Amino acid sequence: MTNQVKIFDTTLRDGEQALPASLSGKEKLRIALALERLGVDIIEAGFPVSSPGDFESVRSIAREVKNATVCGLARAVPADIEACAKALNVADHFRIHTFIATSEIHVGAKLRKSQDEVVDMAVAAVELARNATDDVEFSCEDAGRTHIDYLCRMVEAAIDAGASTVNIPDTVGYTTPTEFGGIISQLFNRVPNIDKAIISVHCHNDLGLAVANSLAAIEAGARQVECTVNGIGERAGNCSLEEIAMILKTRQDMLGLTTGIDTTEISRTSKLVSQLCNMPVQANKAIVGANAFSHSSGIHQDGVLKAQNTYEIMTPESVGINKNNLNLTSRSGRHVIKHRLSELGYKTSDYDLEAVYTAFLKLADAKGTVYDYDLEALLFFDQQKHEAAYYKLLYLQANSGREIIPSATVKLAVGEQEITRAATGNGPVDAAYEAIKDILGHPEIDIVDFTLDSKGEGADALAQVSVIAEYKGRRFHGIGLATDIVEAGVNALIYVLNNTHIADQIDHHKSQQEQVAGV
Ligand SMILES: CC(=O)SCCNC(=O)CCNC(=O)[C@H](O)C(C)(C)COP(=O)(O)OP(=O)(O)OC[C@H]1O[C@@H](n2cnc3c(N)ncnc32)[C@H](O)[C@@H]1OP(=O)(O)O
Ligand SMILES: CC(C)C(=O)C(=O)O
Repeated sequence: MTNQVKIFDTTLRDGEQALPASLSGKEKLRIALALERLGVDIIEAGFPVSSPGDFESVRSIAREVKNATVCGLARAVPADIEACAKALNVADHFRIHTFIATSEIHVGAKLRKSQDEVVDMAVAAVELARNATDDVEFSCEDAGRTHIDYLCRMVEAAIDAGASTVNIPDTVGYTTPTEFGGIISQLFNRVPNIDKAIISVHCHNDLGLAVANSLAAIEAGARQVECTVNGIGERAGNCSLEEIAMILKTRQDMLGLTTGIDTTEISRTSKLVSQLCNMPVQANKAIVGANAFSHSSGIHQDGVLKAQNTYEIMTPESVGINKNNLNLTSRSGRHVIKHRLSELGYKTSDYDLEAVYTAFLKLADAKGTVYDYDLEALLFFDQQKHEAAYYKLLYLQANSGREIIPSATVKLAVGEQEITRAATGNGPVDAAYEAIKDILGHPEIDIVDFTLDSKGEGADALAQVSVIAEYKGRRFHGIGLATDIVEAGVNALIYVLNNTHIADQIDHHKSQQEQVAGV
């Protein structure tokens, strides 16, 4: 038996069935070309009989893709198979994939046929498809819930009729890995002509077992796996391509199997599919989630800094990500702070690690993730022993209501000065921001995001405002907490202003040092 597992991608067929809006022909072609670059063996491009649009996109993919076999899906009826052949015959090499359900519930309730009639339909469909191509795949839909005797009979008949690939789908994601692996083993033991076809699997994720079931089937002898990028597909989705490909690569030591996938293409293909399909990838998704190569706790970060494989079983580069991500949070330790500061160009002699770490923990507890800029600001405070904020709120009065124009009066300490201004706005926060902009006299701060949240429960909850502002081409984040929403908003803006002030001082300090160094 070969040790090469064929990757059959059905992102454009089963994946597309689950999308909130269908993909255009151009978008499908872009994805098909990305799949070809990724190195998949077979691209299931669509279901040609289902609509003129799908027919055309299968045809254009068949025309453009050269290094993968292009495939179309067809029910076990002549019209579907003929449409498939017509859409695909522009390709150098194409596959017709025909299917019919075999489980008792599908045969009886859905198809309303006898088991014998369904075998006859399958055989006729495979034979008709063989008139158009040698490469015919047959699927026993809902094989996972099909009686094993009938499944063996159907597989044998399909191979005899000329199917070169027989696919065993767990259509509703019902089986468990031991059970599904057992079904594949039984087919190998009981179907006499089984070695004349490649056994394929197509697992759905209703119980979160699509990848585990596919792996169990591969271990039992299946040599084609049907999967989709990011695991998208009907209901809870399909076996995820990136997961099964990385399992086979990462555990080649144990499994001894290979695929044709260029795994360094995984990340960008995943992003393309997510973006075009408007299907965001959850952060903790294996391989392609935003957190898949992020380390957030001190013990892990220290380990990874000492030897990356302490907590990484594959490298980010192997899936096309530049580098891992070490998030600075209140769970981080001193090693990662030292490391990040050294990446930012600071020597250990530039700062007092204990003082910076204490201030870091306080900030991380208050705001969650600490970004590079926050860290530099902490360092600057440490270097300068700079206690007092440059901007301070001294007085705030805001008026708003149903029949009045919202207005606010703000008094700020700006360094040594105290300045008061009043303004109107769309609401009381906007009025207070206008008054502050007037005090500053530099309207180059742009608020790009303003988020209001509540901290605590019920009427005692504190308002927390988070503001992102753009200043001199950089983004600054500020948070403000108060019992009053307007005051929380003003505090968040003042937080940003103090950071921009520190940034100006850091820039000034750096340029002075460069002048001294003669750069
Ligand atoms: C498990 C899977 O993911 S299978 C793929 C699912 N994908 C899709 O269904 C998307 C594409 N489908 C379509 O565009 C449409 O459903 C079409 C064009 C295929 C058929 O549309 P319609 O003719 O209007 O039929 P409709 O979809 O309502 O019902 C399906 C019919 O096909 C029959 N059928 C279902 N599967 C098969 C099969 N594999 N072989 C033969 N007949 C089948 C059903 O019994 C039903 O027949 P009936 O009309 O005699 O009761
Ligand atoms: C057509 C078959 C392969 C299918 O999509 C399924 O059974 O889920």
